[in-house]
Amino acid sequence: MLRIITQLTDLRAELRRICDRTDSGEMSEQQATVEAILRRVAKEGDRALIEYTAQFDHIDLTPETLRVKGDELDAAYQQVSKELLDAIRLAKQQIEAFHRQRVPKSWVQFGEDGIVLGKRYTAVDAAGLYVPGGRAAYPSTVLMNAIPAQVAGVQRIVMVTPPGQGKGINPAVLVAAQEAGIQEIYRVGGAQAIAALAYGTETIPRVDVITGPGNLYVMLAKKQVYGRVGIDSLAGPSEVLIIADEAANPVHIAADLLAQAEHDPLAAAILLTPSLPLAEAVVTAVNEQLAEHPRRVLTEKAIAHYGLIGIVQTLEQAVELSNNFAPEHLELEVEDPWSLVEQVHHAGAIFLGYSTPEAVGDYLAGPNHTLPTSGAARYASALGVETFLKHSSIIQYTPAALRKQGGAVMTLAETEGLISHRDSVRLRLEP
Ligand SMILES: NC(=O)c1ccc[n+]([C@@H]2O[C@H](COP(=O)([O-])OP(=O)(O)OC[C@H]3O[C@@H](n4cnc5c(N)ncnc54)[C@H](O)[C@@H]3O)[C@@H](O)[C@H]2O)c1
Ligand SMILES: N[C@H](CO)Cc1c[nH]c[nH+]1
Ligand SMILES: [Zn+2]
Repeated sequence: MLRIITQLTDLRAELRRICDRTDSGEMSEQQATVEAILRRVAKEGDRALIEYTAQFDHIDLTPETLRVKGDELDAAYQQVSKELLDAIRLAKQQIEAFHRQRVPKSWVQFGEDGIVLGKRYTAVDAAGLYVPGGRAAYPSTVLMNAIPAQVAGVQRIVMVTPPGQGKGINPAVLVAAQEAGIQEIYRVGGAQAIAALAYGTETIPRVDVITGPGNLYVMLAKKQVYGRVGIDSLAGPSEVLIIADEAANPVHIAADLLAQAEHDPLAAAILLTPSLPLAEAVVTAVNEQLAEHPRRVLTEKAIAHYGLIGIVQTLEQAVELSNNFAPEHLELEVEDPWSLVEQVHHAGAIFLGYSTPEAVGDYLAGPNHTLPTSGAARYASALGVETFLKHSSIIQYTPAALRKQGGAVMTLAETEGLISHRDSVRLRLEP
């Protein structure tokens, strides 16, 4: 049941508990499971992958069946409707157009005395894309991962996704992969897939960066392998925080709350509003929509544990609470959303106005749907082309420039007691 909280202190405490839900002592068991999975895959490679897939996904694999073969990829096209293929192609086109805008470009600048400074951007050699597939199939996530990697110019792009319980990988996922130019696909999910990408196995060569969202196990695994590989962000169980005024439509708000809750029992769905009548109408609408929901049990769990409606004094107070939460998705369901945007400091994506359901961002508006969760939006951003790029600084000094600035370098080097640093300048300045 969706609770209404009217006391500000209670509301702050509940928001903190929900924000920290994947990072609290309660998750120490899952943390230990993930550590053990990572250790075993690093040591035993394919054998561990196969055993974990049997244990968690109930599918028997062999080293030969880990990789999806060409005939399975071809067959996938026969299993999707034209309508779905058209939707995938529209999404691809719009996501690509968005991600091609403002791609970081290498640059140099020429300063005094002939000094040249700049940045040279290069792509990682190999990227591993995680596409979730436990409770739902995510062709949209294939596009959201693969397109920025392609735009960045990554040479080797690998996709991993759970094997699908009984029915195989969803054909829409395989079609989306081919539409995005991905051919190297392995049927393995969860923490074991992240381990394979980070450490490499006999069948799956390691990568340099791992991207993509996933459940708690995937998120904890990405956190633990960070350093050995790069990651995009901690994009875990989904969340939405909606700020709504009294004119917002309670039926639409209920649907948007449930649209996050249906992803995972750990998903968060929060409404902040100054209007008690709206809050009560949303509770009624949530109950009505839940009664018809095919994933009712899972969705109810999320709503009961990580759902709430907070009654606030003003919309500005709602924004302040939202900034503390740093939600993955923030919806501004208010008359004049642009008047609030300036005050928003932390959110993965911001959806403005009554006719912008978060689902348009999930599928095809263009911006990436892989977004930081559990407060990570305080310091992290959406997956993007830059996730697959790094830059090298460019520095060139002329003899004249070294003569002019060398003294200061030597002074700093001596202060640090680093005599060879000093001499590397001094020896160049000697006649
Ligand atoms: N933040 C984002 O950008 C974003 C985007 C899309 C989806 N998501 C999230 O992705 C997640 C998708 O989750 P999912 O479960 O459907 O698919 P998933 O692929 O993330 O996880 C499924 C895998 O989890 C592993 N697993 C399941 N139970 C386990 C256990 N008890 N012990 C060890 N491993 C276990 C299994 O190996 C399974 O293959 C949801 O939380 C959703 O909210 C987030
Ligand atoms: N809402 C998810 C991000 O938290 C993305 C998604 C994909 N498909 C449906 N939804
Ligand atoms: Zn969604």
